[in-house]
Amino acid sequence: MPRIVSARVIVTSPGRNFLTLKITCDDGTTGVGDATLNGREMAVASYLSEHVVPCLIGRDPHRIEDIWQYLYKGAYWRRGPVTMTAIAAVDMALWDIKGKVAGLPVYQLLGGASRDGCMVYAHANGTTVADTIAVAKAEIAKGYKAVRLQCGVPGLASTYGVAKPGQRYEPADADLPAESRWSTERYLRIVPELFAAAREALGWDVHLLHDVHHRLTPIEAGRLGKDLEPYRPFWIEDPTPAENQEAFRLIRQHTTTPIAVGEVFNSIWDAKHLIEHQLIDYIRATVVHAGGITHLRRIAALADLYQVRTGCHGATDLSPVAMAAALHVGLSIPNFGVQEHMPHTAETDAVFPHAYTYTDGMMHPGDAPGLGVEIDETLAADYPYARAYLPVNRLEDGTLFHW
Ligand SMILES: O=C(O)C(=O)C[C@H](O)[C@H](O)CO
Ligand SMILES: [Mg+2]
Repeated sequence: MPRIVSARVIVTSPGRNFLTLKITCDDGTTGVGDATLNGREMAVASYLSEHVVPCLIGRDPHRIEDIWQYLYKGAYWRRGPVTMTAIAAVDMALWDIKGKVAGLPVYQLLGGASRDGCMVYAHANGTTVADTIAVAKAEIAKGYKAVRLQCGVPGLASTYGVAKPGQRYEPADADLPAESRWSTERYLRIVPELFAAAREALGWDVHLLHDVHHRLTPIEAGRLGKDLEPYRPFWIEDPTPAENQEAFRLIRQHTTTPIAVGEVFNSIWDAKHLIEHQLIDYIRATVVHAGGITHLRRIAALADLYQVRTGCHGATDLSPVAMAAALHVGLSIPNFGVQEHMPHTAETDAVFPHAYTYTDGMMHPGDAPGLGVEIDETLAADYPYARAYLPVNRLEDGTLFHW
């Protein structure tokens, strides 16, 4: 029986911070798991190093479910983003090991491919409606069949999802949290304009998505959904904060625009009510923040009973390890919907050589045994950790608001 002999946390910052857990077995087999929790990375590093790693040494890496239950139930303190990200990292690494030992890509262990590839959505953002549409055209020219549109809100100095001119979009950009300002009224005026112009310019053969980023009340979200209905968005994401899940019933009463929720969820319990009451259409819980492959599959299986499909989070703060794991899950489950895709920088891709590929709007995890991603530790060491926070958001009168 193989044994785990070491587990190490590797922090690297090739343009942004990533945390990776690397598990090694006594026969030399290794597995990697993403443990990145944007803006709170070192809390997970400490949770893993101080509290999880000592419990892994000597265990049989093939007992993935048992180790998952051990870390979840055994901690007594359940759930929460730090705990569930740490468990996710272990879980991904163990699936990686199992695949390498079997000589099979992880998706084969999960039941095999249910489709040819995973449809992914690109990001198009710009300061103005015209700039955003120009970027969307360029993404469609690369083959993307689905594009998320975010544009600057006139009158606001910066807007969620919109890059500073000439830069890539990367929200965790400051040693202490930057502060932005928000106006719901201004926002609700521009988004329908953006979608009207986008349909006019881009036509109807592309899926258009939008992220509200938790900023509306339920009735405001109902209004946005209704205003966007003529343009048939694929979804509006996180229309309102999801702590009070009954709020989504109010949105549903007012609009048939599909709703996607869950990138901040970390367990099936966060999603259960929304799914069982069919208050959402897409669940965005992600492999790295929601307990790994083992737990994401459980969430997807529950969602499948209610015709809710997956639309997993995939921003750049999810490392290539998480991206690979998401694609293995996405390829295998019956109720895959779409996968977010924000390509990483060349520096990040070099630190994490991977087997997954993009062709014509679809991604495939590749057929390398395991997850098909490694970490180049020598290169990783060239990029030391640099503290970086997500911004905070205030209303125009200074009231602290949702970011
Ligand atoms: O990609 C998205 O939909 C996001 O909302 C991105 C998040 O703001 C980001 O991952 C926070 O770390
Ligand atoms: Mg989002």
